[in-house]
Amino acid sequence: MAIIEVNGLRKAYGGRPVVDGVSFAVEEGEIFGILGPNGAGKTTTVECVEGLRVPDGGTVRVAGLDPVADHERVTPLLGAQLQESELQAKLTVREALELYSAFYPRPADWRPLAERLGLDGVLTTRFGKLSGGQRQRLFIALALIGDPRVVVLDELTTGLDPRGRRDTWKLIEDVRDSGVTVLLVTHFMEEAQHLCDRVAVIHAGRVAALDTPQGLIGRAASSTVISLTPSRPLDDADLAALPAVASLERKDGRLVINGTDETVDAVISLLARHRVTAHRLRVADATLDDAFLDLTAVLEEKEA
Ligand SMILES: Nc1ncnc2c1ncn2[C@@H]1O[C@H](COP(=O)(O)OP(=O)(O)OP(=O)(O)O)[C@@H](O)[C@H]1O
Repeated sequence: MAIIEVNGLRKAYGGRPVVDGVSFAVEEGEIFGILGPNGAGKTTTVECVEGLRVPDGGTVRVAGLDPVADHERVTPLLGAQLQESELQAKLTVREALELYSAFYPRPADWRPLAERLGLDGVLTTRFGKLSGGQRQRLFIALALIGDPRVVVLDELTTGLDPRGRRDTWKLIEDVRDSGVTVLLVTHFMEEAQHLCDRVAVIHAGRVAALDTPQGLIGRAASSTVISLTPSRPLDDADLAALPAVASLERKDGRLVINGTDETVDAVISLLARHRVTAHRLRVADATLDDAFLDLTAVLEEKEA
C-alpha cells in the first residue's frame, strides 16, 4: 500500500517553476530515496509532502490525507528532521527530547528512544556541545518522538565522517525495520545504493528516473567496469570493435573499459584469440554514482 502519493506536483517561486509535475508513490515500510543535483527541487518536493509548502498544482497524500488541508491529522503521522538552526545551542539533549515530546498527543517514551540512538550518555549535554554524529542522532530521535508512520530525512549525513555516516545508516535501517517508512533526500550515491529500496532521480523539477538502485545501474550505458593490464598491447582496431563500450581509457599500460556484460564476454574472447594474458583483471559492477552521472549527462545533453 502506498503511504505517500505525489501526483503531478507543481511549485513555482516568483513565477519560476522549480517542481514541474513530480509524481511518485512510496510503499509502506520502504526506504525511498530522492536524488538529484543541487537546485533540482528535492527539498521543495519533500516540504510539500510535509505540508510546509502549499503546492501550486497536483496532489500530495500521506496515508490518504492532504498534508496542508489535514495538517493536524498528518502531523502525528509524519516525523521530520529538524534543521540545525531550529534548536537552541543551550538546550540540553534531555530538554530537547522533553520539549518535543510535549508537541505530540501520543509521544513515544523518549528514554528507550534515547538509549536506542546512543544518546543516554549525553542527556545533560547542551546541543551546542554535541558532535556532528550526536546531533544527527538527536535529530533522528526528535523525528521519531511522535511515534510516526513516516519519517522524512533531508541530507541527514552531510558533514559526518565515514564512520558517523555508516553508524547513521545502521540507525536508519533500524528505523525501517521497526516499521517506519523513510523518505530520504540525499546527495550521496553510496548512501542511496546502500539504504534505499527505490529512488526517484529528480532533475530540473521532474522525475527523470524511478527504479531500484540496481535497476538504475543496469539501465546505465556502462553497467560494468573492466580493468586489466594486457601482457602485450592490444590493437586499437580490435578495441574499437568491442560491443557496448561506453568509454575506454589507457593509463600506464592499464586498460579501463566501461561497458556491459556483453563487453566483458568480448574482451575475454579478444584476449584468448590473441593469446594475451590479462594481469590484475578486475570486473566490477558500476556504482549508482556512475549511473547517476550517466543519466544527468544524457539529460543535460538533451537540454543543450
Ligand atoms: N523560498 C524560496 N524562494 C525562492 N526560491 C526558492 C525558495 N526555495 C527554494 N528556491 C529555489 O528553488 C530551486 C529548488 O530548490 P530546492 O531546495 O527544492 O532544491 P534541492 O534539489 O533540494 O537543492 P539542494 O540539493 O541544493 O538542496 C532552487 O533554485 C532554489 O534556489
